[in-house]
Amino acid sequence: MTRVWNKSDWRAKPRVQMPDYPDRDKLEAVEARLSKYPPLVFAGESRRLRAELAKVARGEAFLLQGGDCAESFAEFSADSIRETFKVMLQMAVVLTYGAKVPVVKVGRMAGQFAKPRSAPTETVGGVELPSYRGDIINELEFTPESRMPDPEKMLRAYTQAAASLNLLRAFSTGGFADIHRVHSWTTGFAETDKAERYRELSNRISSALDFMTAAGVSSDRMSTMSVVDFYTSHEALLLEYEEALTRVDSTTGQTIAGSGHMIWIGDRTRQPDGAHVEFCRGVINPIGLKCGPTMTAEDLKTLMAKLNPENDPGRLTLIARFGSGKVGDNLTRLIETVKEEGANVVWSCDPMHGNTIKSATGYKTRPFDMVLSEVREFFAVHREQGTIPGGVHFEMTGQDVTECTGGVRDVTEEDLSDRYHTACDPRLNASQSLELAFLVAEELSDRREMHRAAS
Ligand SMILES: O=C[C@H](O)[C@H](O)COP(=O)(O)O
Ligand SMILES: C=C(OP(=O)(O)O)C(=O)O
Ligand SMILES: [Mn+2]
Repeated sequence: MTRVWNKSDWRAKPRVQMPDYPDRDKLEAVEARLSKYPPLVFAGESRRLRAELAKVARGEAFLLQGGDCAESFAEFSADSIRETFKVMLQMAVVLTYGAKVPVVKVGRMAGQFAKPRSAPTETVGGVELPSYRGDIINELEFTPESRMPDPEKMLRAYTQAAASLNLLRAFSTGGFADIHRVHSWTTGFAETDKAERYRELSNRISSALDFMTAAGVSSDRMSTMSVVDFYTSHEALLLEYEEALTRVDSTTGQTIAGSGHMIWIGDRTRQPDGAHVEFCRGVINPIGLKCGPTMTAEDLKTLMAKLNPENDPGRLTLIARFGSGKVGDNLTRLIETVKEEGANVVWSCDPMHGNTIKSATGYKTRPFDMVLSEVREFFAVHREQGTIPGGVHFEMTGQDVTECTGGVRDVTEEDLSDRYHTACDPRLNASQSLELAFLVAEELSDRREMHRAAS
C-alpha cells in the first residue's frame, strides 16, 4: 500500500507550540529562500544513522545523544562547539568501555533552536509578554519587540547550523577525535581528588588502550578509532523551517528533512493527528519520540503505526522522560505495549525533562542525583522486562556552567547564579556529564556481567 504524503500536508492539521507570524509575506519570502538553499545533511547520512540505530535496537551499539536545551545566537562560538563535542567524545569512550559495543554519537546541535513552552506568556513586574520560544523564533530579552516572532531568524539559524556542521565535520575527520587523545583528557578528570571513585575505571581504559598500542593497533591505522561519526539532531518544532529544508533524494525519490540527521517530536507536540506527527511520518530521517507520563498505550500504538509502518528497527527511538520515581510504572506499561505490537524501537532515556525544579534561589535547575536516579530506574525496568536500554539523551554543555546542582564538584543552589548561561533549561556541565557517563558505564557493565553469567 503506498501512503500518500506531501511535505505541506501538516498545514491542514491542528498545530500547537508554533508561532503565528504577523507578517505572512515576510514568512513566505523566507520559506522561498530557504527552500533553495543546500540541505545541511544528506540522505545517505541519515540512512547510515538509521542503520546504526538499528544496531542499537538489537543491542549491538549504544546511543549517546546530547547538547544544549536551546542553541543560542549569542553564545555561538567555535570554542563552545568544540568543548561540547570534546565532552561527548570523552563520554563515548567511557560508555564504549562499559558497554563493549560502539557508541552512536548524536549532538543536540546544528539546529536545536526552537522551544516548546509550558506557558504561552511570561509576566515580569506586572508586564505580560509572549514567552521566549528559541532564537529561531524570537528573543530572550524581555521587551515587546524582542518577543515578536520574526521569520528572518530562520535564515540566521540556518547559517549558524551550517557553520556548526562545518566545524563538527572537520573535528570528526581531523586528528582531534583520536581515542588516545580523548582518553587523556578524561584521565585528568579522574585524577582530581573528588573524582577518585572513577579512577579505577579510567585506569582500566588506559590499560586497554596501552595494550592495543603494544599489539600494534595504532589509532591512525584503525579508522573507526581516529575518525569519528558524529550526527546532528533537533526537535522538529518549527515546521515552516523543516518543510523548507526538505529535499527529494534523486536516487530513491524519498524525502529527507535536510535540517539535521535525526529529528524528534517533543512531548508537547506528539498528538497522533497533529501537524508535527504528520510532517515527520513522511521524511526518511530517524525519528525520536519523547514519551512522558501522559503517553497512553493507545496513542503509542497509533504513533508507532504512523511513524514506523514498516517496523524498521532504526527508524523510531522512544525517548522516555518520566521523572525520577515515575519510571517504574510508566516505562513498564509502554514496554508492554511495544511488546504486544511486536514493534522494533530504540529505547533511550532522557533523565532531564522530568526532573526540572525551581531552586530556592529562583533558578530552574535539576539535581544531579535525580538525573542519575532516573537513569538507574530506566536500566532497572529494562532488566526486569528483558528489553534493551539502548541509549541516553542529555541536556549538557562542555562549558563549566552552574545550572544543575550536585555532582563531584558539588554545585549548590547558591552557586547557580555564578555561571547560569542557558537560554532555556539547565544543562549538565562538562564534569557532571563525564561523571554521568562513568555511572552509566557501570550500569552497562553490570548488565553485561549479568548476561554473561546467565549464558
Ligand atoms: O526544553 C524543553 C522545554 O522547552 C522546556 O522544558 C520548557 O520549559 P518551561 O516549562 O520553562 O516552559
Ligand atoms: C522540549 C524538550 O523535551 P520534551 O519534549 O521531552 O519536554 C527538549 O528535549 O528540549
Ligand atoms: Mn529542554
